[in-house]
Amino acid sequence: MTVKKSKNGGAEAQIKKLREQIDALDVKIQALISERARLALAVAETKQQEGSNNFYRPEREAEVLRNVLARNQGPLSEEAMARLFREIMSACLALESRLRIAFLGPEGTFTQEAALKQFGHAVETAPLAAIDEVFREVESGNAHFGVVPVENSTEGVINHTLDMFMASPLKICGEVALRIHHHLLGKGNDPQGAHSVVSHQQSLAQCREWLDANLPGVKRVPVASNAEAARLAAADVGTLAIAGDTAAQLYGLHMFASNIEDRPDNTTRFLVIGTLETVPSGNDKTSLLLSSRNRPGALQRLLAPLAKNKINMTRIESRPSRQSMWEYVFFVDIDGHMKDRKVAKALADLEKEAAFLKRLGSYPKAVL
Ligand SMILES: C=C(O[C@@H]1C=C(C(=O)O)C=C[C@H]1O)C(=O)O
Repeated sequence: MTVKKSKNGGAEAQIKKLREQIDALDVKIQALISERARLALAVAETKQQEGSNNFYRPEREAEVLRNVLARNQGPLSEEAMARLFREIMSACLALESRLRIAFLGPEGTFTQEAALKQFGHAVETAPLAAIDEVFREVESGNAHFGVVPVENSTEGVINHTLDMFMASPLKICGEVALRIHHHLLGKGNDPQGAHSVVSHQQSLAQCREWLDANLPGVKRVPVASNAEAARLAAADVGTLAIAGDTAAQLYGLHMFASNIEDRPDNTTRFLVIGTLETVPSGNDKTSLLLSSRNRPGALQRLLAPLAKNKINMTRIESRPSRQSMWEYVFFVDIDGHMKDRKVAKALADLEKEAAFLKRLGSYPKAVL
């Protein structure tokens, strides 16, 4: 008894000592964060004196995060460390100017998660019901930036987002990559007793094999979003939803099975849209919208300037132009920033070959 007591006393004393060290560090960390915030305010003043009201600088934020990751020695993970610095920057930026970010809602969607991953929590978020509404909100100046999904590693492109760029004057200012985990959610006790499983059609497709194996008799019903699916499941015990953590928490649903996506590396790419022309960060990509003249070998000729200037093309998608029946436009992503000499030269050459070339934006590659 005496031994145990002294042992406990020893552990408690040890914890007390460690906590004193933590308290002392917190004092220093807090003072340093305040000092950092004062410097950010000084940067804001200089920006204002220059006549600029672009307080948000995605290329600088990407640089800060890359430095954080390069320095990280553990024990915190890269994600955890980046998240902490993301929130510090978010709070510093909010001192300069509080951003309003429109995103494809409702609350609880992966797009909201992507918006918060990019901007942190010190922003005002505006959930909108459709991708074109997000574009309009930013075009009208009601929101500083918008976040929309563009590509999923399992199911491919989100065509609606690409099509919006044909007519919109907005630029791509950044990209966000988000690992997507889907869960089977509901209010009841037994998922086998459910009559239907609802989710966004992309999510149903991403969990097809799991559903075939585990819920073969349950009807699959596509709905507008995963968050909408969660809302429906919260209202009816016979309805199951496939959605992510945020939606599960928001609607207080029971998790019957977690990470049911067929591919463990399931990632969705989101774009940050706005009026800002992002300057080079040192590790950028450029998105283009191109259309070819309608003649044999047109695509090959169209892309030749990229090869000639040794530009790496990372993606190409074709979409009907909607202007004439058999004409196509191409969405092309290349490595580099349009201000880089090599890229600028390739774009000048491309301009001569293409019937139409629109520079959708150069922006930092997703950091994490
Ligand atoms: C402080 C600045 O303004 C903002 C805040 C940043 C930060 O807290 O590090 C970085 C970029 C900007 O979005 C800056 O431009 O350096």
